[in-house]
Amino acid sequence: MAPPKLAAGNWKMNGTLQSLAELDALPTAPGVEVLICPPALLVQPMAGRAAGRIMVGGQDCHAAASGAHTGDIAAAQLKDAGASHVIVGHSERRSDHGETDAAVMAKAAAAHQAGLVAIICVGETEAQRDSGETLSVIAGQLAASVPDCATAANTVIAYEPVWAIGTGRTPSAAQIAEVHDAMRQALCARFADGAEISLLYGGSVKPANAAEIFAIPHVNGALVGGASLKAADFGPIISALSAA
Ligand SMILES: O=C[C@H](O)COP(=O)(O)O
Repeated sequence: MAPPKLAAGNWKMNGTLQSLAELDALPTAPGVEVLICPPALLVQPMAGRAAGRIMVGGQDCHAAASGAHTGDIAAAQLKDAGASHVIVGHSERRSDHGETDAAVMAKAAAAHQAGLVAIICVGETEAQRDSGETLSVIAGQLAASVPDCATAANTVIAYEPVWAIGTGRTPSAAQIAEVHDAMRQALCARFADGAEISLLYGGSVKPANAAEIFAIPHVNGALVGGASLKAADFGPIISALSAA
């Protein structure tokens, strides 16, 4: 079975209750799962408003099921609020909060335990790309961030080059293809259903470049930041994925 096509929006620390109006204007398209990961406070109202048309996810979860972790959110609480997915290991979490591969793996396992799909993010810095380390960095992050309990049903991998996030710069199609091909090979070598795990590209995906990116082998969708905030931008990206 081919991996599902997923158009995932990450609102990051943007949006208020008023922003939920964007959902009403957001089209869906045949063969594409649409997911938005808003700030945690908006998960429950968004899930109510999306009414099953659009899936809703968290942007992070704690590795523990519950307990004394002030300010954190458990995967089961996201699930309780109506989330189906949670992003873990986004580069902004890794850099802003010092999250290690081991921490990301524990969070992904917690997400699975709670019945959420974990979107596990990997990606090289510009310095790592410039020094030719991209493939080894990605291989290392996959090995150390993806738990053994991962399956195609509970895991999505997002390749997000750190230098492409929010910069308007994207890797060439050949560079994206090289990484996605390597990720697919690594997942197939480790997991029985590795060929069916959705692989997303993220980093400055826009309506103007979406079709080219979705034509790349083993790109099964996108994790979209800035362009997911407005239906006028995210809608054409969803359509491009449907047409790919
Ligand atoms: O999670 C989304 C990514 O960090 C991409 O963000 P961006 O589309 O604003 O570059």
